[in-house]
Amino acid sequence: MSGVPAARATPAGGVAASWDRHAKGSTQHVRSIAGQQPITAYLRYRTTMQQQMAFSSSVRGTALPAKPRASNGAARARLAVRGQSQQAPRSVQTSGAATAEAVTNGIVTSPLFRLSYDTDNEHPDLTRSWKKTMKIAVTGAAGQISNHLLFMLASGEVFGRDQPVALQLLGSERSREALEGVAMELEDSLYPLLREVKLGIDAHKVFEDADWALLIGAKPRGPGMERSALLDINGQIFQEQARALNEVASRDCKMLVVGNPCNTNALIGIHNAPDLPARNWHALTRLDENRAKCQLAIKAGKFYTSVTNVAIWGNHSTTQVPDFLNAKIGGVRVPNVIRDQQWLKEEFTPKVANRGGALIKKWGRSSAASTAVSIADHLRSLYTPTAPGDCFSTAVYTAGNPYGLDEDLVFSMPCRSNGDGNYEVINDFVIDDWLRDKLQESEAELQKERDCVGHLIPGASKAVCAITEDTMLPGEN
Ligand SMILES: NC(=O)c1ccc[n+]([C@@H]2O[C@H](COP(=O)([O-])OP(=O)(O)OC[C@H]3O[C@@H](n4cnc5c(N)ncnc54)[C@H](O)[C@@H]3O)[C@@H](O)[C@H]2O)c1
Repeated sequence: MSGVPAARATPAGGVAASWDRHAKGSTQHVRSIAGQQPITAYLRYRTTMQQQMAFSSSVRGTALPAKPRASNGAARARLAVRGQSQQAPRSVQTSGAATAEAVTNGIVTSPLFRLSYDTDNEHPDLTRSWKKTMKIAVTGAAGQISNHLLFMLASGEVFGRDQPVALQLLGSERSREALEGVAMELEDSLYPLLREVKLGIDAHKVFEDADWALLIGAKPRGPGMERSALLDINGQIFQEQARALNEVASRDCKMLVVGNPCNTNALIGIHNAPDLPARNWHALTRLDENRAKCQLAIKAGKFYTSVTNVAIWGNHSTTQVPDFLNAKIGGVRVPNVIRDQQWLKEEFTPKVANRGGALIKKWGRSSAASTAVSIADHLRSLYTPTAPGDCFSTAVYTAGNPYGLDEDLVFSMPCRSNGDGNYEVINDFVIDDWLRDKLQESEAELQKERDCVGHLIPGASKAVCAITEDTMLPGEN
């Protein structure tokens, strides 16, 4: 008996129930297929749709029927189905629904474990209010940021305690083993809201029907690598992933690009996913917003909760513009609270923009936990009505923007949401001469980045890369 002692998630209106996966003497088996080297692995909480909607506070585990192991020949045959005839895993289950489904999908699946939920003794109270399962694809899932983020997503603290989630994790060839390790940790965390975990290295499989794609995976810049080379290498990753999303994701899939250079990667994504709404693409600048709030709070001697309406404008690079002009502390405009203009212009602004680099110097690696927190903040901001007079920052497509910016960029701007997952750009932020100059600097940088990746944008003219200066990206090492 190793039942889950207490529910991690208590849906609104539900009961704080004790969870037991071992009712009526049946035993929950955790089936671990040791030594396996799957090409694509699925870790799957197997429930019917009905069960998903009515997951019980008294979940019972049922023993899985014994399943014969495949011979290597059979495994190779299935690998051939998906065009990969070599490197068969040493053991793959051959019978039962999962195998049938795997063959149907052309994927070799090798479940690390499966749960069967017996619904006979259900307590519908707990799950009656649960929403339809949200499918969240995450790339770079074995990386530092994901190592924090995935657990926040699974716990319900991001999308709510009534929002079951399926995690569809994309790794790179190199991180395949590590990805399985991540899945094992997710298994061991026993999150009731986590309904399914799917692992793979093929974006076309992993992104299937995704409602959200959190695109974190990217190559870090190696020693001596030019910024333009990074734009090209990572741009190719995002071109490929955008094409895959365009083909297989939900038609209203929303994308958040974290992998750097995130603004231009998102622009590449927009142009390579013509069937998905361009406005659904975001690039993460929420970490920069949080950093700006922190600095303003410290300077004013107030707690950060009194700092509102802080926008980050532009690129997620050192040309970013943390906006102190429109920001407020205790409802009062920052320049009327912090009267030191020199500090605001010459210290605050570069301090925020260089925070990532400063952190790397201290910590020896780039920000991961605070980035994951900011991704969670970003997502929550889209599902919570924005308070009047407040905003959140996200880099979005500039088509039709109210500030006269180049209309084919991904540029961070102040936004608000009514809580339905969408946003609108706030159109009445005050822009003075100083701020206008700064916005233009960041705009010019993004235009140059776009020129560098012309070869990755359908219909664009040939790439001409004129980036000479190095605006180190916060968080980049
Ligand atoms: N926008 C922001 O605010 C912000 C902040 C911090 C970091 N970042 C960026 O986020 C990215 C990830 O950071 P991290 O610290 O998690 O890095 P990491 O190196 O720890 O993890 C990246 C993971 O991505 C994987 N990967 C590489 N190419 C992939 C591909 N094509 N498909 C799927 N996975 C792939 C790698 O194997 C690795 O596991 C970096 O580009 C970093 O610069 C952005």
